[in-house]
Amino acid sequence: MTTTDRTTPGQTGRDTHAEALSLDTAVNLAEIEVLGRAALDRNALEYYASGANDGHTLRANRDDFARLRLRPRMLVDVSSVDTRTEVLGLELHSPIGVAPSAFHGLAHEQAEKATARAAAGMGSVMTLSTFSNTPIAEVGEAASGRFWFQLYLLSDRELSRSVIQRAEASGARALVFTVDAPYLGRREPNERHRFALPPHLSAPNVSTRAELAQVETDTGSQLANYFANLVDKTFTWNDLDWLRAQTKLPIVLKGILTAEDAVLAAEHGCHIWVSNHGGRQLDTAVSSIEALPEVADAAAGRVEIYLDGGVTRGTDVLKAVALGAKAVFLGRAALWGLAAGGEGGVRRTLELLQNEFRLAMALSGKQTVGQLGRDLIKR
Ligand SMILES: Cc1cc2nc3c(=O)[nH]c(=O)nc-3n(C[C@H](O)[C@H](O)[C@H](O)COP(=O)(O)O)c2cc1C
Ligand SMILES: O=C(O)C(=O)c1ccccc1
Repeated sequence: MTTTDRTTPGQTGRDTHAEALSLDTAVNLAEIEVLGRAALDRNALEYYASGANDGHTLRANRDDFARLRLRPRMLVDVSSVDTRTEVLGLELHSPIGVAPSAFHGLAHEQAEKATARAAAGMGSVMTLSTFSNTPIAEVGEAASGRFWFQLYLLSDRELSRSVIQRAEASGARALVFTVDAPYLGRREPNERHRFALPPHLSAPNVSTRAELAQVETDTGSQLANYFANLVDKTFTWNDLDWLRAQTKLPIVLKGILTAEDAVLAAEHGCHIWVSNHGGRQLDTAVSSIEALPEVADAAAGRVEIYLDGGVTRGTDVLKAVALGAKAVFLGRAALWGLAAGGEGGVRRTLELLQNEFRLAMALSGKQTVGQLGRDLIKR
């Protein structure tokens, strides 16, 4: 099902009047998704769009946002609304960043550099995946300091160390350690059609093209095979001291979904990124927005909390911030923008969402992000 299927006929007018859709005329992220999908081949589209198994968590991320009801306040002077916030001391135009995703080269020739320029230009922040198609240093330059680095810990600790050092040297402001993927979830379309990275792309931060080619004799998704060969599955809470010793950067644990793990994260001095990996890992895991309140309670203000999963509307951003997130991050939405128009596509995506968020604040009677709290959400 595509997102347009959900759009009420007559709501956008485009179905009935057959207006040409373009980045300039797109009025929401769903329309950019249509453009982005159309620009991709089957291999890339299935990689971007798929969730694990039956896609229950993938859908729940969106549905649970839509289900929450707002309690707006009236007769507040909203002639000026300030959407700014800070993440780890970095000022953002609004609480919206870009989540890490592998292989931006599948979407656009300028790959991660286009995403980085867009995020920087919009006063946002980009999280660069370990599995980017562009070396860290080049993205760091394009991001003008507005980037975090996402780490997959590799079985090869020396290689992990060298990746962390390159991220630091390239100006990353945080290390986002992904903890929900000791193995990749089973995205069945990629198994069926044997997802493979096209020969012109590689993962220069962690391996050579020759290493990538070696997995191409295996069965099933080449990605899952490649990933299984590289990533450390033994790492536990006890090993976090090792990671801490490798870097001065703040550490964010990405993939936390429970109060229990939130307590552990805070005790280890790590910030928390609530995520189920866009429904791509453990299917039927709790949706991100449903997990957020218990995580926020458990962290009890000791560390910063972020969220990703299903964010496509300004009201989604509003709800996540009201329930305790300092910022939200866009996974697929940024990829659709990138596929639809490179840097300009990601810029347009961020601009539309920033504007929606500002309007949602105003219509809720909120002048500053600091005024967003749980009283905004119907219990
Ligand atoms: C195509 C794709 C690739 C991804 N690659 C990574 C990755 O390399 N590292 C990571 O931590 N998360 C990765 N993710 C997960 C995202 O960071 C994020 O958690 C998720 O996409 C958020 O959900 P959303 O797509 O609904 O916004 C990926 C997601 C997608 C869709
Ligand atoms: O596809 C993913 O979700 C993902 O996180 C990933 C990252 C690098 C290689 C393979 C998968």
